[in-house]
Amino acid sequence: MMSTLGGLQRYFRVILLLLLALTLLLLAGFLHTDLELLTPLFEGQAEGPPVTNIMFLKTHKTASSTVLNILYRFAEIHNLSVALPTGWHVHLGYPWLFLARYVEGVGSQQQFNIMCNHLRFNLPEVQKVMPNDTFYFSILRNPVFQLESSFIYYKTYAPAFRGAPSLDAFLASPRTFYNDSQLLRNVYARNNMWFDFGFDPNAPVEEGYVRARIAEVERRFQLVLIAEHFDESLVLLRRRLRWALDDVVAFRLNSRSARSVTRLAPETRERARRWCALDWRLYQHFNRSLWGQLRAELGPRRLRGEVARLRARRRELAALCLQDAGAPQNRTQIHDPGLRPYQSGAADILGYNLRPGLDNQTRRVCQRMVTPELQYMAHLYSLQFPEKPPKNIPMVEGGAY
Ligand SMILES: Nc1ncnc2c1ncn2[C@@H]1O[C@H](COP(=O)(O)OS(=O)(=O)O)[C@@H](OP(=O)(O)O)[C@H]1O
Repeated sequence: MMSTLGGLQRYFRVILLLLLALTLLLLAGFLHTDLELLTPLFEGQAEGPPVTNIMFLKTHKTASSTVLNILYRFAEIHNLSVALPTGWHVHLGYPWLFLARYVEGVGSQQQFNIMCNHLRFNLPEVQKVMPNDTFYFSILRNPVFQLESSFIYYKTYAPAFRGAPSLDAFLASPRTFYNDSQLLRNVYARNNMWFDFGFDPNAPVEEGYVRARIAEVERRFQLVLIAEHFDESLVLLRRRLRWALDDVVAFRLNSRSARSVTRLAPETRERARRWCALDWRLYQHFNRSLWGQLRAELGPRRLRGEVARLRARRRELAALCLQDAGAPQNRTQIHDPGLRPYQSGAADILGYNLRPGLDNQTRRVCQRMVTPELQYMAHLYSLQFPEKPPKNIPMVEGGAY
């Protein structure tokens, strides 16, 4: 009798479990839940400790400050050394080709974990500062939008832009405004990303030359992110670096107000692609290559799931950290001077207000995510070189810390 009862109980338990599983499956279907989200993230990802030796080639007007924020945060939290510019400098010698002596402390501390400030790439000198097992990566943006952003940002700095009433006018007749002999100030006006990789922005677009330079980039850089597919890029970056999700969640930094963005006519876009033909080739190549890697390593369903997770976490952190419903604000609307980003040219560069009343630990997490590049650099500099005078950056007010 007892054994029959026990058997019946086991039978009902199995039925109950089956029913539960079936209900969950039906619910997932009903709520359109992507089951990818329920599978462990990065299943099958290469095992190993997180990558901590990293060189990021910070190109201009390509979402690179958002990437830099990710790297600065990681460096600070894990107590890693950053190859920072010496003294009062804010760049690693840009627009000159990079030299190891542009890095603070390079004599006493031979090598660094992370290098990510603006520089013009020069491999032999970078190798003097970075360890052999360094992970190299960079970011590119569609040159049409990169140039449009650059035009506003460097409007008063680059002679080629200063004389042009608009980007339409500049691109209708670039040679009227652009002079090779003023290259060091005009690097922002033509093939700026090509220049940042260490190449000649005025070189003729010959097939053999272009292919050889792209192959060079491919040999050295394990990954090239694409600003237009920023979240997909971050998913791949996180996978390669074996980092936690929160390490790569970031808010959009250094963006312009709608007032400072110009919509370009189709013929202007086409002219921009021709004027920056070397950047256009670079961008097209690495855009294709990013999608090839995403397809090969993740596939569309898993990629969707991982992008969804990243975005959900970003929304969560925005709700926790940011005032004004997470919307970026004009400089004059930012209460804490340490959170006001550097302004340049004819652009309003936006930043964020933190929600008041955050506890100390949360505030620290949030503050790291919205601290503009220059203030964060000054903070890391003081942490790394407490014996040196603090980095005094006159173009920004106050310090966030
Ligand atoms: N997450 C994300 N996705 C896409 N685009 C983004 C992102 N973060 C920043 N941005 C845009 O990048 C532009 C700023 O680029 P940088 O930070 O590289 O500028 S800088 O060279 O360091 O001054 C700037 O572009 P514009 O607004 O067109 O000027 C930012 O809006």
